[in-house]
Amino acid sequence: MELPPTSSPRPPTTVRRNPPRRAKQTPLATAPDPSSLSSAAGGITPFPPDDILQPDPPQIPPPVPRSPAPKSAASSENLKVFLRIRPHEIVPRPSRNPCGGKAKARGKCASPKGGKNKKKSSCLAINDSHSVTLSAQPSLLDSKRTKSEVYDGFSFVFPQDSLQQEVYEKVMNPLVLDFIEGKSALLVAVGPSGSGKTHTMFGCPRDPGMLPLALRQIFSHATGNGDPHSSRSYYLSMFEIYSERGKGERILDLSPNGIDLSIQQSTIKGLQEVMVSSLAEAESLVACGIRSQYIINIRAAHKNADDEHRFPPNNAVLTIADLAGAERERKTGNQGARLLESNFINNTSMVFGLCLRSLLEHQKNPKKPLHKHFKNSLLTRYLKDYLEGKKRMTLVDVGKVDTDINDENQMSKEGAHVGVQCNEEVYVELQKTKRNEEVIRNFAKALWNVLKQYKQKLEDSEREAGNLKEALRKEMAKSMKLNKELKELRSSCSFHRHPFPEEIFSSEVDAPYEYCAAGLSKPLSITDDLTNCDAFLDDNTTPTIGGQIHINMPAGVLAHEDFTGLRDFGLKMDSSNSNPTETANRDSSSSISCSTVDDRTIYSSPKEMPTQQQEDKRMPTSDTAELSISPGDIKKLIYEKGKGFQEKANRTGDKEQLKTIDVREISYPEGSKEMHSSPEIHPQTHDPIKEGKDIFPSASQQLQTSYALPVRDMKTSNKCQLTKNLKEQKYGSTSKPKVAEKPKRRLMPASAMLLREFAGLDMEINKPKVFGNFFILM
Ligand SMILES: Nc1ncnc2c1ncn2[C@@H]1O[C@H](COP(=O)(O)OP(=O)(O)OP(=O)(O)O)[C@@H](O)[C@H]1O
Repeated sequence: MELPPTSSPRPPTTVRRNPPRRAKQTPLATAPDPSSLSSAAGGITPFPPDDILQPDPPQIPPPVPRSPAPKSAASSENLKVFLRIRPHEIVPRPSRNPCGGKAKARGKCASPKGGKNKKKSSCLAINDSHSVTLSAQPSLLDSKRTKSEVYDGFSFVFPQDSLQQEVYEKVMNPLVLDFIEGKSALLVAVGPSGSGKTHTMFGCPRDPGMLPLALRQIFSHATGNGDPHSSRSYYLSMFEIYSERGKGERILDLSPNGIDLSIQQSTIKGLQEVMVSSLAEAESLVACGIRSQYIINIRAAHKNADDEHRFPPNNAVLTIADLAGAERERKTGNQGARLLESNFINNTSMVFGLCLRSLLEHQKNPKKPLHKHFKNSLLTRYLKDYLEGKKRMTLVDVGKVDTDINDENQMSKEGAHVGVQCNEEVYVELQKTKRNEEVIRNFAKALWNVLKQYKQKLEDSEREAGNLKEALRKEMAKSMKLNKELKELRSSCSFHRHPFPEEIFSSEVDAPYEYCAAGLSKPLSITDDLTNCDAFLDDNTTPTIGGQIHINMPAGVLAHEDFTGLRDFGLKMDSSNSNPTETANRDSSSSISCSTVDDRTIYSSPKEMPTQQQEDKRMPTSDTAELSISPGDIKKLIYEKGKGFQEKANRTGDKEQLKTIDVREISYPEGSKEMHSSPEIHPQTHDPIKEGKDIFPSASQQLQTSYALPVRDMKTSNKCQLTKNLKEQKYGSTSKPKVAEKPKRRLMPASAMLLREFAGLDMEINKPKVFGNFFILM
């Protein structure tokens, strides 16, 4: 694996302890009931138990077959696997095997020992430079347990007679060149015990292996004058990973005076780096530190800080690892501590082999994720960057082709195998673990999806609640504003005797009719007098003939300066009856406020409703009346006591003089007693005007009287019948008056009567009704 030179300082050596093997609680024990989840919230996707519980078991690649890599891509592979086949028989041949049979390095496990009498023969045949065939011995061909297998995809296969230099040229030299150029690289030797790993990696003085040859090449570059490499320093560190009595992994610093290293948060602390300035120093240091399963790091750095600017940064590390070989217990006969160590080595080799297999598959198909084998071994964690392809890695797979013809298993399990010897129990256990991981992963995905949907739903609900709150707040503000306006209107309205809209509605009075009939949208107030009266008298308003509005004004209104504007429109005010004292005397209670619409009286509140006696005493005390008879051509008749009615010119500015109407025959009651004692009037048969009788009957008389009035003026001559039964509708009881039907408009009786007198029309006039100081008819 080749990486560009890094400018960052050398990263700390990071390792990771084996994860605790305590059994975890199965996800099913803590998982919520899927049905309850799905039913609890609509629209939430139900839990997919099938997907969770029946995942496809992760297929851990079987330990034996190797997936071949395409030959064409071999040169571009970051991870390369070479196979070197150990000679069938080690014979001291000075020319080909300078080392001869070497003594085993200390600390290494015992290599299998074949029986002296056992006949050995090669069972590994090289097909080409990238594949080999492992076959059974002829004596074992009949056995069902043996079969021939082809292993393909090697970067290169070195035959038995290959020399160290040949191996170096193809395997190590490219890595050293990369290292010199600033790229990190790793060379690992794996294989069964006795397969020649140490021989390949370290060699002997007469036939040096990869490490000494690499050191020579590195320091030969460092001595060149003017070469940027000569300005570098090299630091060498070594450590061994081992297991003491099978109790976990430990790390021993192999440098002089090295000690056991501590691992803090997955980081090796205290690993010494020895600066080596020459090949001799480096070889001496390495020779002292050789152990089983050792790892050597060679780091390059610039000698001077200035060189960091002159030359490319160089913090490359070349790592050379010689791993202990897997062993077969039955062959070694190990026991006790040796057996535990052997198991540790086998386990490490197995995990490391699985990691390599994952990397190879990932390299072949990058979309395929890497298996998580790396966490299972300190060694694999240390080599994680290389194993994951972040750095260049070359694997020397040393094959042991010596086959004991009496041991058929050895043929199938060892030899050209990648050094991974996976015993079946561990393999099955690994399969279970992988499946559990898959179940947990699927459960977590499903739970995550459900939680996401719940979260989305919660956010939607919160948003909706927020909108509702906002709408409620606006409505409340609007309501408060309307209430405030209402209060202001109440406080400013001079016509307080008029019922306010809500009072009208509450008393089932058709208030809009009342105001619209007058062309008004609301009760008149002092400040609105002129405006509203404009609307009232505006020709465009076209009020309906016969509609009427009674405006009860307090005494102060008449004194209001704006009120003088009303006079311009021909309104006549009766100042004589605007005296509140007189009103109070007449009504016995000045607090009674009322206004009339047509022939009905609306009280502002039930408690203010007068008693029948009070009602009877309410006298039309005004000696001034005004009548508007035509909406299009508003004419007003003004009645003044003693002068009779006059027709006033319309407001368009007609200078026509008022025409005096002789109403001397009208007898106007002067007091309540006269009103009380006045005879009943039957409008259909009596003509009070002609008879000189009271044209203002008492309220009791009004209640029993029906009126039929022509409601059009002389132009239209239309008539409008208005029949009332006020007693039933209004005064049938002392309770709050109710208006059962929309009031119909008609002219006031007195005015109509006068109209008939004035226009000569047949008009039955029965009921003048004046309950205020002032009123306007239209
Ligand atoms: N290619 C080879 N040519 C000549 N001799 C070899 C070769 N490979 C290995 N040997 C010899 O085989 C013996 C065992 O080799 P080696 O110690 O290197 O095996 P190993 O894989 O390192 O074993 P272990 O894992 O137990 O350390 C040594 O004496 C070594 O000299």
